[in-house]
Parts: sequence; structure tokens; C-alpha cells
Amino acid sequence: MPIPSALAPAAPFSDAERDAVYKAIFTRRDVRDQFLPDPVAEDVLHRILTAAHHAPSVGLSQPWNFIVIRDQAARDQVWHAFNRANEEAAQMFEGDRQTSYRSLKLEGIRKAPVNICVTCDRSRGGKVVLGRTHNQSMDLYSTVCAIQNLWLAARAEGIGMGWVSVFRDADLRDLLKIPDRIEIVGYLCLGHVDELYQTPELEVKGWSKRLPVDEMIFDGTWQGDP
Ligand SMILES: Cc1cc2c(cc1C)N(C[C@H](O)[C@H](O)[C@H](O)COP(=O)(O)O)c1[nH]c(=O)[nH]c(=O)c1N2
Repeated sequence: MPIPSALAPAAPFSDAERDAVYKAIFTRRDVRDQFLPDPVAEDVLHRILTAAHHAPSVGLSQPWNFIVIRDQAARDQVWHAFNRANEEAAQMFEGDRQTSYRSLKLEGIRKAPVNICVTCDRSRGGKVVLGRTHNQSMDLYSTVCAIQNLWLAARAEGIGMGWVSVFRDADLRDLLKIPDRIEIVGYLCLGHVDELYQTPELEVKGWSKRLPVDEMIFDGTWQGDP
């Protein structure tokens, strides 16, 4: 039985409020190259991290931590780890696809003044966590929810964000001194932007394209089924 005084009215948003939410969702972009050098103010960063921290989490376990990296030398080292992994990644594509891959910029580690490594503490909340009893990955999914909140809040603040995942886990772990029991979930680059692509950059550059939403609404057959 809910405690009546704990509830607040939940009317639909006004048109302007609703439009603002959709604007953040539809104009959010993965940013690699548009970062401005202007520093990100502490209070702005704190608001963005607070938005991330208000994400849903399994059993309200809040398994995330945010490692904020501003130091140029540290970002340089992370970039070298990216660069090594990116060369390995490039080799995995063949022919024209490899040429196309190599032409893409896939990170803003040195250009973005703030980098954030988002981690998941797999022991947060104890051995048995409500909602995680039959799927241990739920803590990781919760951390991804936090990253999406962060991304949308950043958009609303005029801060661009790029997610970089082209790393060997061990390299990042070593550089950032992250113990084995902590999972690295996302490495994010953040900075002010005054321009963003209107559609995903990978679409603009011909790498991939957004599929129609109606194709995603399950119609009873799985792609590839006979
Ligand atoms: C888990 C995960 C990991 C990555 C990404 C995203 C996510 C969700 N993306 C960004 C990705 O390419 C981008 O979101 C899509 O291309 C769609 O573009 P918009 O985000 O809509 O601009 C990404 N981009 C990039 O340039 N380098 C990368 O290593 C990654 N890694």
C-alpha cells in the first residue's frame, strides 16, 4: 500500500516541456570532433552527473561510479590505448570496408576537455540484490541507463558527448587503476559544442543508417527465420 503523502501529481507535461524532452532525445548525438576547448564548469558537470545518478537501477543498487579525467597527460595515455586498439579493429574489416573504417574519427579523447569513465561495482548492494537474482547482468544494464541519462542531460546543457569503446579493457584498467572486481562500462568524452550532426555521423559518412522504427516492432517472425 503506497504512503499517500509520498505521491505527487503526475500530469502529462505541457507541450513545451514534452517538446524539450523529445528535443533532447532526437538531437542528442555521439560527438567525436565538434568539441570546443572551453572548460566545462564544475556546477554544470555536477548537474549532468546528478542526472546520471537519478537513473533507474536494479534493486536501487546504484552500482555506478564516475571517474572524471581532465588531466591532459592522462587523456593522452588513454588516447594511445585507443589508437592501439583501433589499429587492431581496423584489421578486422576487409577491403573497402577497412578503408572506410580508417577514414572515420571514432573518439574525442584529447579534444574533449573532460573524459569520464563510468564503472559498475558488481558487489554494490551485497550478494543478493532485488531484481538481480536470476540475471546478474542487470547491474550493468542499470549503469548503461545512467550513461543515457548523462548523455541527454549533457545535450540539454549544450555539452556534447561521445562514447568510446575501442579499447582493450586491460589497458584502461591499468591506466585508471581500476580493480578487477569493478567493471568498465563506458568511456565518455565531454565538452561544449556549438554544432552537431543532424543525423548520426555514421549515417552521414555512409557507414550505416537508422532503420525504420516499424521494422523494429516485432511482427511474429525473426529476421533469418526460414
Ligand atoms: C555502447 C556504445 C559504444 C559506442 C558507441 C555507442 C554506444 C551506445 N558509439 C556511438 C555510436 O556510434 C552512435 O551512438 C551511433 O552511431 C548513433 O549515432 P548518434 O549517437 O545518434 O549520434 C561509438 N562511437 C564512436 O565513435 N566510437 C566508439 O567506440 C563508440 N562506441
